Amino acid sequence: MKSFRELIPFLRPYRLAVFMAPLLMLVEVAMDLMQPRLLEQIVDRGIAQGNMRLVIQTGLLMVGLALVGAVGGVGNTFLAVRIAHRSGADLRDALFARVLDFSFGNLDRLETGQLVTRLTNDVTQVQEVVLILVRILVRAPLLLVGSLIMGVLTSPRLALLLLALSPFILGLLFWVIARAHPLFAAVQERLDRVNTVMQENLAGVRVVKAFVRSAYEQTRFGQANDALRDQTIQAMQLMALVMPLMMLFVNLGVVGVIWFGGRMVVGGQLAVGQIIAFVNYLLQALFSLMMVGMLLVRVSRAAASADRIVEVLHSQPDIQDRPDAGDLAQVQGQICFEDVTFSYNGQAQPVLQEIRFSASPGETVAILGATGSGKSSLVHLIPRFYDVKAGRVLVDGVDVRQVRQASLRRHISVALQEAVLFTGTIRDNIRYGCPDASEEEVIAAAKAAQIHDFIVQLPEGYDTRVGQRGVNLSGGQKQRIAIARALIRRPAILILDDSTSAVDVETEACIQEALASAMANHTRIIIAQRISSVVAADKIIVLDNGRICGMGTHQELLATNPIYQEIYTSQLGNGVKQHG
Ligand SMILES: Nc1ncnc2c1ncn2[C@@H]1O[C@H](COP(=O)(O)OP(=O)(O)OP(=O)(O)O)[C@@H](O)[C@H]1O
Repeated sequence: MKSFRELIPFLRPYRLAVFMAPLLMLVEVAMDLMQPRLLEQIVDRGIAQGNMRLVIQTGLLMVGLALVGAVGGVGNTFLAVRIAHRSGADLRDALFARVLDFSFGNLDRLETGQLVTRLTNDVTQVQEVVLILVRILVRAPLLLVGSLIMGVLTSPRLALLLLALSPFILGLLFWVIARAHPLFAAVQERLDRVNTVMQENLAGVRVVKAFVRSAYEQTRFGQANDALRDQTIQAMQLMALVMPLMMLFVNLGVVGVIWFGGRMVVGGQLAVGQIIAFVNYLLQALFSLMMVGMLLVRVSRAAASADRIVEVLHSQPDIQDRPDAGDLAQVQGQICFEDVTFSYNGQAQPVLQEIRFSASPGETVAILGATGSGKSSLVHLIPRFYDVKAGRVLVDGVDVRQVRQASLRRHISVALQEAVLFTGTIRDNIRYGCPDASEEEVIAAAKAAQIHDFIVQLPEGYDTRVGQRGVNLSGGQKQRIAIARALIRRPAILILDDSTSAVDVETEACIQEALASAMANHTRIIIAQRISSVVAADKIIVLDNGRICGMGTHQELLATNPIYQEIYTSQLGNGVKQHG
């Protein structure tokens, strides 16, 4: 329930509607409460005394009151819908913004499927409960208290019956609510699992097909789906008990009233119309109790969802700007690693140790090393995707932790190892790096990335639509568009993380040449697996198991560094001979 309190601020913008809705409901309830009394009049004073005028007049009054009540009810529902759906949309926005705020570290730990459930189904649960709350939270207690008072006024002795039934009904409600919360929390977890498996499969459906693993994946999905089904059935079976049991109490109440009331009528202590009115009040009171019951069950279900929403809203990004962080205005592109040690969250073993090097504007620094040696981890520290465990990373002499992330990243372009493109045109994808870039700038970036010629021979050129995640492009084409996207910002620091791995050696050389001239005064960091990609660099850093085991030019390393020599020898004949 604490989580609900945390979500109340989302209702604040709609406080006028939140204030008006109960007033409208008050109108509906007041009208509902008058009806049985009028019915009593029709029976006892109209029908019993043969006064047809009174019957018609009272009947018309009942219709009029019902119409007024309907206006109140419809008005309340209109407001309820607006409050629930608007605050729900705001909540989704807030969650989405929070997810975008997460650091790489947060994202490593979160499953996408879980996030999807929280942003969709969990928000819907809370939204629906707000909708019901605005209607029932006001209606049910008002109707309950109103009916009890009117019931007592109609016949105090029969009202004792109601009192006797109450403990059973309340006991049932509390029992259901206590059990419902954990059951529904488990339902949401099972739903997470279904979404995670589904999301993983949709993203990797080609791998599944290539390895003929459809049957295995079907089983995996089936298990998650069955678990969701069983858990939901268990929870819903509990809910299914509520209605019939409540109805049983209602019917017992009606039978009791007719039994005792009938005897009172026979004894002349009560009129027939009073029994009818009382049964009506009894039904209204018990139905409003049932509504409260259903509401509480829904609330306890939504509380499980609210907990999960609040958990996301409250997760703090691992990496945050310091309160005193300044903006990095002009950047030359000087990078300096001072004794940097780094490990991923929760892992004792450092991935990088005692990293010391610098890169200056105009320089190309290449990082070479076996797979898993820590190359990507190293470059991720420059835009502060992760924080160092010890040492410092400086850009233009300033510790990257002392400046606002956005201002730091504005000066750094990273073409990540996996070239992720978005749906849209090729132009949109290149411009993603710099939304106000002109057509000439788009073309210049594409030319430098050696992708312009390919784009212009497409029937729709730069307007060609890129399919989801770039399905209609080859790996090398995607990589080159991603490089153009990084280049178009003309960043002070350009980082290419193995971004030409799917590009042939010749094209790669052209890209490097274009970069050297277009980005002559900028700092370029290039991660590569192939020696051919690094020979021309001003400085090559050889990484081995998270440590720098050699640094220098190609010639220097070839002469002195055994690991570099080993890599060189193993790749000989792979288009590098001419450089050797
Ligand atoms: N997000 C992560 N969380 C935990 N460990 C990670 C993460 N990313 C990488 N690692 C680990 O850190 C080590 C270095 O990985 P990194 O990706 O930096 O290597 P790399 O040299 O770039 O490899 P490759 O050439 O294959 O891309 C690896 O042992 C890897 O398992």
